[in-house]
Amino acid sequence: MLLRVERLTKRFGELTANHQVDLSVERGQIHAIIGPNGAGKTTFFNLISGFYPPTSGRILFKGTNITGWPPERIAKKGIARTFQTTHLFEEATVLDNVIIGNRLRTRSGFWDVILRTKRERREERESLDRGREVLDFVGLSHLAGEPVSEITQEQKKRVAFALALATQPELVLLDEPAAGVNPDETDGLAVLIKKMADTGRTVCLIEHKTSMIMSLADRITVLNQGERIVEGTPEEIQGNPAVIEAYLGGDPTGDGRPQTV
Ligand SMILES: Nc1ncnc2c1ncn2[C@@H]1O[C@H](COP(=O)(O)OP(=O)(O)OP(=O)(O)O)[C@@H](O)[C@H]1O
Repeated sequence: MLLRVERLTKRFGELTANHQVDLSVERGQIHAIIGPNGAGKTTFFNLISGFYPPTSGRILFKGTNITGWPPERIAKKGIARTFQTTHLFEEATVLDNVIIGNRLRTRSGFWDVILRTKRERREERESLDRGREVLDFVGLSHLAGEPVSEITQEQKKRVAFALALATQPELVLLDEPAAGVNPDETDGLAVLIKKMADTGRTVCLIEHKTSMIMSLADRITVLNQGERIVEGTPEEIQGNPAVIEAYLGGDPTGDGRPQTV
């Protein structure tokens, strides 16, 4: 088992965002986390990637207890996460985003990056090759020199993937990779996610686009109000009464969230 999460709990004051959540992700699989708005999905990713310390519970990665480790140590151990495309530097080129963004997330030396010390310049040269490699992987080599402000939302999503892949992770956490893109672009991103898994990465993703999840995921975990309510294959999840109840009991206004599961 690549990732094993045991009874993970996160409280923000009175609010319990995650309550005793268990999850196991097998190497090479695509594991989706779904659930209504506010179910605790993003919090769960923030705990695994070290952005928040859990209130209780354990996170084991490759058999090592990484609970409470800081984000850059977890990144070095082999877990990467994508950020919202709003975290990209709009005026910088696609390639510079991959290089600089990667360094900001894997090192604590913010000022090294900003002041471009000698050591930083040497390491930046080393990461240039890797940046080019991951841009090729996500299909953006032809846009390497383009400012991010000039590319489409779908291409920005690919830059976010490239950023995560640049740290050479074994496990990639994707938070709503297909939010805000059209159906054709969603299909293209699904192909890319499949390619990540086929080339040896393990993928854990949060996504509201149900049809994408059903065709892509090997396993699905459903969270509701901070708790894991069901886990299984897409076939097992589809039509599960507890899952339907969770969605119907949530936001009934239909804001693009799944209507059928
Ligand atoms: N830093 C924080 N401080 C206080 N409360 C928080 C914090 N982060 C999340 N929460 C709360 O925890 C709960 C779970 O939020 P979270 O963002 O994890 O849900 P989600 O399933 O990702 O929702 P969505 O699908 O809407 O993105 C919410 O009630 C949210 O307001």
